[in-house]
Amino acid sequence: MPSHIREIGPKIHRIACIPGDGIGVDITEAAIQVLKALAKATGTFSFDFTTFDWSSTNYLERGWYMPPDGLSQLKKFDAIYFGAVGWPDVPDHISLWGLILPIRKALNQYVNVRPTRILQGTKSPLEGCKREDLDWLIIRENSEGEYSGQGGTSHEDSEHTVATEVSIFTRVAIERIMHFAFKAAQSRPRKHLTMVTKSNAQRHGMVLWDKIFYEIAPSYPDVKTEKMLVDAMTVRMVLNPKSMDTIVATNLHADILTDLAAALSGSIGIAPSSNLDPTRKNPSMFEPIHGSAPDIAGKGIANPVGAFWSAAEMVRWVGEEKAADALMKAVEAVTARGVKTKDLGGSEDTNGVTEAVCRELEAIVTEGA
Ligand SMILES: NC(=O)c1ccc[n+]([C@@H]2O[C@H](COP(=O)([O-])OP(=O)(O)OC[C@H]3O[C@@H](n4cnc5c(N)ncnc54)[C@H](O)[C@@H]3O)[C@@H](O)[C@H]2O)c1
Ligand SMILES: O=C(O)C[C@@H](O)C(=O)O
Ligand SMILES: [K+]
Ligand SMILES: [Mn+2]
Repeated sequence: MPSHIREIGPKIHRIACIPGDGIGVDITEAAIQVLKALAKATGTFSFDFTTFDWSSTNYLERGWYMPPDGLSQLKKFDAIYFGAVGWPDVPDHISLWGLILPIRKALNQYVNVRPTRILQGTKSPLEGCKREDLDWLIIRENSEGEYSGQGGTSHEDSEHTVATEVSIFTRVAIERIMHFAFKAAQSRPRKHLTMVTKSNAQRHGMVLWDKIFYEIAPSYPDVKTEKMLVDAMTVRMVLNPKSMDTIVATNLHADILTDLAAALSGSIGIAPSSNLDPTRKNPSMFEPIHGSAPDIAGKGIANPVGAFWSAAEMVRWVGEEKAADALMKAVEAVTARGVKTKDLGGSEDTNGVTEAVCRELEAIVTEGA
């Protein structure tokens, strides 16, 4: 067959997988297993997975996390699935800046979308908090701010050591994250956007955030807006979760708020994230929000639900909406039956939950066909 003629058949989605470290490896394996089951059950598309062994263990041996052409290798894929990076043998700033942050930055993944809700059959640690009381979409600025990487250390190892960590906020990056957040809020039934900063104490960059938020708001007249200071936001998330819907915050604030949000929805083990390049010029990257969890790594007990939810978001991003819905339906059917890991109060292990989701998928897809 001439090379320019494509074979007719199910659509193939090319996925780069970077399991990384600790439970990143367990949950990526679980996600691949579930994605293969999803493709098999639907029969209308398939995945072509390529796994990259970029990790802290290999960094200690090789002296690099990614090879020099690592980023250009990733650009050839339709999407990237990421586990977690970081291990006690390597300083955390080396691992983060060696792998995950360069990918987010170089592939222009300037939005990090982090939904939170209480899944069926699970509960919030907040007394009296019903499932419908906590349903948030947190939009994290993913390219700059407190994660600009600028700064330095002088007079190291002396009593006069000086270190700077410079936050950078640009109009371009603030405008694009605000437009994304307003559109996200607009797409949800409540159409409510809360913008979080600390513009009382931080009087330049955060003030620019506030200013641009109010400049852009009139373009989305159907979205109700409000502004919160990040310290007060933590109180409101705990005491009045029902009062919020879509939330937009800077890189660091949203990083912290999303761990809190995950805990309030039941466990950090269920929370997904999508690192998006909304222009679609580069592949986007999908990963649970949690890290490598050295305390439970190697035990086979990590909760794979955040990994499955992230995988569902990836499936949606590559255009398979129905399959994404089926995957989430399967995950919630399994949690609803009480098939859960210990962090959610259950007694299953990673493998038990994964197999239950695979079995459920077949039933759901056959039913829906
Ligand atoms: N995007 C990433 O790759 C990413 C994200 C967060 C942390 N990290 C790195 O991971 C390492 C460990 O960080 P940490 O301990 O601060 O955060 P962590 O998210 O790895 O773990 C925090 C706590 O949550 C628990 N936990 C996390 N995921 C779980 C799951 N799926 N199921 C059950 N329990 C789970 C852990 O056991 C631990 O007690 C560090 O090196 C850090 O830099 C990487
Ligand atoms: O700070 C980060 O972005 C790393 C990690 O905590 C995350 O949430 O992905
Ligand atoms: K992760
Ligand atoms: Mn985090």
